[in-house]
Amino acid sequence: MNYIAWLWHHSRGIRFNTVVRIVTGIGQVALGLLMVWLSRKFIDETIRTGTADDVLRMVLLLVLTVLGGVALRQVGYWLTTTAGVHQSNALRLRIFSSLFRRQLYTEQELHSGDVTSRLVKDIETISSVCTDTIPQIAITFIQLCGAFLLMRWFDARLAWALLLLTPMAIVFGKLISRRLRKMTLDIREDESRIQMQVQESMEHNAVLRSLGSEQWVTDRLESMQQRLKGNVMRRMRFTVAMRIVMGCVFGLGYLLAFVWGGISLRNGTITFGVMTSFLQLVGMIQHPILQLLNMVPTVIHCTASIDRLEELSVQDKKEIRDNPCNSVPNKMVRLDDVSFRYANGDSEILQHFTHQFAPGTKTAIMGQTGIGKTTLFRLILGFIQPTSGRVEVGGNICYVPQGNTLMSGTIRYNLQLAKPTATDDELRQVLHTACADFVFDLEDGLDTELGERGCGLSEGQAQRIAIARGLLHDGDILLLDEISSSLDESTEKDLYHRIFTALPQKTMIFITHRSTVCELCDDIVLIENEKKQFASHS
Ligand SMILES: Nc1ncnc2c1ncn2[C@@H]1O[C@H](COP(=O)(O)OP(=O)(O)OP(=O)(O)O)[C@@H](O)[C@H]1O
Repeated sequence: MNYIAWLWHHSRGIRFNTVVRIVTGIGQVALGLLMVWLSRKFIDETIRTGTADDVLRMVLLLVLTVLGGVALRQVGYWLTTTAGVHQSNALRLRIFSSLFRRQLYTEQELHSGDVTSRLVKDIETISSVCTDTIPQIAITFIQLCGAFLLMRWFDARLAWALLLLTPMAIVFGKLISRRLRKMTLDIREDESRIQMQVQESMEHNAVLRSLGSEQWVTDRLESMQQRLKGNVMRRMRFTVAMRIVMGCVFGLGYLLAFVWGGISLRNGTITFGVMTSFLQLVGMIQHPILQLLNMVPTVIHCTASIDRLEELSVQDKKEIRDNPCNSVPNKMVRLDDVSFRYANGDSEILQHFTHQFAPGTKTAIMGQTGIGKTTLFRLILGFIQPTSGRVEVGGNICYVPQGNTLMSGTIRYNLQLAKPTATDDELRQVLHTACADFVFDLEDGLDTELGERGCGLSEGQAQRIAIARGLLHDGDILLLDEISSSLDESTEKDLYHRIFTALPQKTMIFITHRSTVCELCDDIVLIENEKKQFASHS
């Protein structure tokens, strides 16, 4: 993986900002060096031989230099923050939208907790490297060169001696990078696991309580956290050891410069002003080298994060089948000799399945549990591709899955997901068709706020709103998966009667275990057990 090319490609929106940030940083470096030069001049010349006016002018210059440094630092902070939020927003948006295009139900299916962790932690790491570390590396390098040149002007031998620390630091950085990268990947994986555990436990909180497994799950989380702590401590020990080694090298470097300066001062080869500037410059050379070294782990964390984000984007390249297709008449669905096996499955779920769902017809799909009814829907939706055979769909499809699929937000928001421009009248009409008129008896009606998964409603109520949402969609073909499982018999009858009367023109395919809907359908497709073929009864 070419990380530099990746970062270059993904930093389009912040390149100008980065250049300005580097120029600001160079300004800061220039002011720092000016300060060194002015200090020497102040101590060696102005204090000794200058007039009161000269001293005042010099003090003013020093104050302006300090203030200039402060102002440039704030500009740098402003630029970094702006670029940071821009960069993480852009990355998050790209990955988020790619999640809707990725292939579903494959071997590489990721846990939503893991995806969340990548969208938060990894994007944060990458954008901090793009907007802070990279400009900082450029500025630090320039500071190193500037300080070295000025130091050479004072004392060439010492300047070279101090600069020798740079290749040492590079070799050292290279040596540690592989180990550090592995440790970082382990930590990221632990963080993802924790995120998955917390997310899933929150989602199934009631079930876990009813099973009495709160303690067991909490202990499991604790052991995951212990593992994370162990890995963080391991990385910390490694980093501390690395810093101790470098700290000793740099401390000795400083002492060397200090003693060297003292001896030169005693011998009268340098002045007090040169000695002061000298020590400032030693700091200005050592500090950037140390900073560059400290940036090594950050850059390594960033490469690990790029790999993790790329895992999400790889799936992005496999586009799902385009719907609709033109080879069949509008509103028709045709499956021709379709066989399918899941990537991680050992047997074929469907074998040579052939059927034609004629435009405007209503069909019930039946068959024992686990036989492949939902898989058939996934094939029609284009979420999965047949191992052999063809699936052709003439029109837009809307899918109403089984279970509670409402989201947090108002009822209006949940309905408008299917048609953002829907008027209140349209909403009222579909809610009536879906036997969900109860919404208008709620205090806030359509603006009633729902919790996660429609919390605040009964299962049957949530199911009817989900059905209304499906009916609102302007798709020509409706796939409805056990939509009446939570309804009583009379509401169920009423529901199907209203749907069939209100939308006679739509092609509808129902997965069902109940006879109520079968009696109303034009066709029944039975997926049979042994050969996994089908039988059709009109
Ligand atoms: N993502 C998946 N990966 C691998 N196998 C899967 C996957 N989803 C479903 N299966 C398997 O495919 C088979 C058919 O599942 P499917 O959900 O289509 O059955 P179904 O007829 O809709 O069942 P039910 O009536 O219980 O909803 C099952 O044996 C199931 O284990």
